[in-house]
Amino acid sequence: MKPLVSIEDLRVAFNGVPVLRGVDIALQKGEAVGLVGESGSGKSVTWLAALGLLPRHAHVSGSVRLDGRQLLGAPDSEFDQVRGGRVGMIFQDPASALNPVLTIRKQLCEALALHRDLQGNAVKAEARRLLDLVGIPDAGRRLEAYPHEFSGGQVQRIMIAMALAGNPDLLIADEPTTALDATIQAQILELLSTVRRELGMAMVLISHDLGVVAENCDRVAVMYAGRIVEQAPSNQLFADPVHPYAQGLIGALPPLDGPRRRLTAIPGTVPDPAHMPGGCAFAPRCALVTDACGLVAPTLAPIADDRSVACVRAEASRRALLGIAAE
Ligand SMILES: Nc1ncnc2c1ncn2[C@@H]1O[C@H](COP(=O)(O)OP(=O)(O)OP(=O)(O)O)[C@@H](O)[C@H]1O
Repeated sequence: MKPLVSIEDLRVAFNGVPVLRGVDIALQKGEAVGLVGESGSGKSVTWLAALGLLPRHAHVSGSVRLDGRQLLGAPDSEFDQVRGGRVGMIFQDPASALNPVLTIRKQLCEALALHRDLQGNAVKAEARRLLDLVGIPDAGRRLEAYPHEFSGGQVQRIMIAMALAGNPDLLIADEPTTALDATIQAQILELLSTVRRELGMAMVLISHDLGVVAENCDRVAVMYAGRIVEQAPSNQLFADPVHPYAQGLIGALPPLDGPRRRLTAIPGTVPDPAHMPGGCAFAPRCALVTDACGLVAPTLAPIADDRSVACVRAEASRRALLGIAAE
């Protein structure tokens, strides 16, 4: 099946310092993919680069295809159609994404006017339907309110409505619940999952929290120091992670019924992009490091259907999964 989005060998450098070092990731229509990894691993930059949202001084190369069409290097007018249209976006800090001096109706109607062929009363009716869809009570009246008249959770719901205004095929949710407290987080994630299923949208959920991703995504991609190091269906990654970094993240998870923690339990820190070690970037923190790890940086290699790993141990894992004895 042709993927909805296909990113290949995406590289980004700021002032000559590489922060994405060849990212490969693809999404099928309707699929939810989680992108996890420690702060600074390049999760946000991947999608900002894909959508042409990085500052001009960023050096970007590789390939980003939406339905087969190359986006990298496309004119701004094409990105304007894609962003807020075929691709909706939600960010961590929703309050800063809304204009404080405009009513919600005005902002929703602007988004609708840009991306939908609706006229007159149909625009307002659609704005109201969207507010209803995201669970804002008394939507008709609340359309006339300003952002500060809503709670943090409601503002995030409004941001979801804005992201849905263009009838997107893909929703990119970058840490959409980090700024919210735990109960509200759960409600927003549930809302995202419900609308995604109802509308048949694909979703990228960027998160520090593996638990959140496991519950809400079909597939998980684990990022480390500007590369995807393992990607697999969520249940397989959780049951049997192969990359030592993924093993560390999953080992650090609290029990299912315990409180959520952020990912801090792997000793050491993500290397500074300006001083990347030769060979595998995770080697200095890896409990299973071998001499071979310092020689070449492993690339993402398939180990099973829909599973791939960037580690010198990948071939041994592939054989183990296939039940082939080691040579
Ligand atoms: N505009 C920029 N100019 C220079 N460096 C940047 C810029 N934006 C991001 N970076 C750097 O790129 C790297 C990846 O950042 P990115 O925001 O993608 O990480 P992340 O995995 O999303 O982290 P977090 O979970 O903290 O959001 C970091 O080293 C960051 O400092």
